[in-house]
This record gives sequence, structure tokens and C-alpha cells, in this order.
Amino acid sequence: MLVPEEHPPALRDVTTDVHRRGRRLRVGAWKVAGDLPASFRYAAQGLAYGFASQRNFRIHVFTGLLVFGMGLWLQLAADRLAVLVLTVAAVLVLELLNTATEAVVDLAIGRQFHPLARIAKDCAAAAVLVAALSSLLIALLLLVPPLMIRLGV
Ligand SMILES: Nc1ncnc2c1ncn2[C@@H]1O[C@H](COP(=O)(O)OP(=O)(O)OP(=O)(O)O)[C@@H](O)[C@H]1O
Repeated sequence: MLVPEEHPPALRDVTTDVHRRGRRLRVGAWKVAGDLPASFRYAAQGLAYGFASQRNFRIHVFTGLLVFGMGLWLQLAADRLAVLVLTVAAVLVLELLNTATEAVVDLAIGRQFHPLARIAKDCAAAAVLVAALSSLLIALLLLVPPLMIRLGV
């Protein structure tokens, strides 16, 4: 068991858990979400930050809404609509993780060059690209055939 006083202060900050009313509480952060509404509030803040600061995130949101709207218009079956939702969500999730990665890298290294910082940022951006390309392909596979029928082509 960790005894906080046995560690130097910096290590103690990141390693110590306390037990309160049967719950483990992390105490290494500047602030910890104390309850479920607070957790949702912080998640909403992250979502709002991603939307406000990341042009690509906004593009993905509007593209996703467009694709889902087309799916509804074309009366796709529920399981096909679910696949569209899943692919759009995957791109948005990865875009948020990309933003988080950029923030952590900048926090760690600031404006200096480091090859590992470049790898972290490039790979996070590549993850978004892979998800976006595969979700575009899935959307085409699901939407084009019924669209052709609807247009009488
Ligand atoms: N500290 C750094 N050291 C080395 N290379 C960096 C560093 N910061 C950024 N880069 C390089 O510059 C590129 C762009 O960095 P940036 O922080 O703008 O990320 P981004 O993924 O382009 O941002 P966004 O997702 O907002 O378009 C990175 O992909 C990386 O190749």
C-alpha cells in the first residue's frame, strides 16, 4: 500500500489514491470531477472546445449530419443507419483524441522541436485520416446504390 509521506512530493501527487466513502479518489490532478454531473460537464467542455477550435471537427460534424440525413431520406434499414452513426462517431472520437494528443505534446515540450513530438502528432493525425477515409468508403457503399435507385439511374 502506498504511504504518501514516504514519497517525495512530486511523486506523491501523481501516485496517491485516497479512499473516501468506499470510493477511490484520484488526487494527482488540479481538480477532480466529484460527481457524475461534473463529469458530464467537463466532457461537454471538451466537446465545445473541439467544435470551437478545430475546423476539421466542425467539417466532420456537418458531413456526418449530412450523411445521416441522406440515410434517413433514402430510408436505409436501421442496421445500416447504425453503421453510419458508428463510422461518423469513430471519426469524431479520433478527432477529439488528436486534439488531446496535440495539447499534451505542446504541454510537455512547448514550441521546441522533438522527433517524438512529431511522431505523436503525425500518428494521431494519421488515425483521423484512416478513420475518415474508411467512413467515406462505408458511406459511399451504403448510400450510392439506394441513391441510384431513387434517382432512376
Ligand atoms: N514540437 C514539435 N516537434 C516536432 N514536430 C512538430 C512539433 N509540433 C508540431 N510538429 C509537426 O507539425 C505538424 C503540425 O502540428 P500541429 O500541432 O498543427 O498539429 P496538426 O495535427 O496539424 O493540427 P490540426 O489537427 O489542428 O490540423 C505535426 O503533425 C508535426 O509533424
